[in-house]
Amino acid sequence: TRARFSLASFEIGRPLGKGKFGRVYMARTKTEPKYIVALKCLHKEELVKAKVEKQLRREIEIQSHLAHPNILRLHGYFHDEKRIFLMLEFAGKGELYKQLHKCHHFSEKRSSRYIAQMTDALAYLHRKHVIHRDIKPENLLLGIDGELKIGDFGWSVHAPGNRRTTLCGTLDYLPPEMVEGKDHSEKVDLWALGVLTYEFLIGVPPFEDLNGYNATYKRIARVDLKFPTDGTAPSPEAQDLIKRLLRHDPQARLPLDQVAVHPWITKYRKKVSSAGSRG
Ligand SMILES: CC[C@@H](NC(=O)c1cc2[nH]nc(NC(=O)c3ccc(N4CCN(C)CC4)cc3)c2s1)c1ccccc1
Repeated sequence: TRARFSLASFEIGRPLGKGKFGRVYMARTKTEPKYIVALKCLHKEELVKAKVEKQLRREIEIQSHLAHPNILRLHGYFHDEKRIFLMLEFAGKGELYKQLHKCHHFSEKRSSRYIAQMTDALAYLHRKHVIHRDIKPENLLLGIDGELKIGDFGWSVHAPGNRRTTLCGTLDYLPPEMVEGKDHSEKVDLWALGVLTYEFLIGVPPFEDLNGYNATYKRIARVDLKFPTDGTAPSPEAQDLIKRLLRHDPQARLPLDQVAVHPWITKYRKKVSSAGSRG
């Protein structure tokens, strides 16, 4: 029997952040056991106006059935006449993109460990034939131990997908097959993993073009990938992994099980102390 929650079940804490259609607050259940959650409050009126209620229903359906350390848990949801409330896992170190902007780019070690966690999470999603389709720093959170958590499944679908809703926001993370409106598969997340690796290491996405949407579109379609030549280029191993993911042909992109054993990933994987292996 599923526990029934309502707004009255919670003490609402400080606002944590905001996104499209609403805000997210820290919240705690009033009765034992006192759960801390991130309560995301979305306004029904805005969802209907933007015609995204079906997308939200899909987000809830998909995310509530996922359980992985690098994927933000959706514990459940409830609604009143004006709002829908999602009871999300609280990620104690906040939004990853704010840290990326603060330190401009991440070190090779920090980037490699985040990409290893992303690879584990994506392998879990793809085993369930779920494509995320919106992997970007703005949708990533950090748990209390600094572990990466994929949030915001607003664009996820069961494979194969063919987008009907008009794309809005940045093209930067979209692969050629999506900007060209073609059918797409889980391989779109491999492309996004390559874009994410590049942005972690360099601080900007690879095909960003300040001349705007069409210029970015062209650079994606041509896979116009360039690394800095001012001495800030990533290591050869990092460049190798990025080049193996940013392939125009979705079938040519490095599969996740090979990303997991790529030298740039294994080089920085957390060492388990010898005691650990005996313990
Ligand atoms: C990414 C936007 C999206 N957000 C979520 O879904 C979100 C879900 C979710 N779970 N936990 C969160 N944690 C935080 O937002 C957070 C922020 C700052 C924190 N710190 C500040 C610095 N300090 C030094 C340490 C603690 C800690 C936690 C968020 S955000 C969204 C989308 C639509 C509507 C609202 C929110």
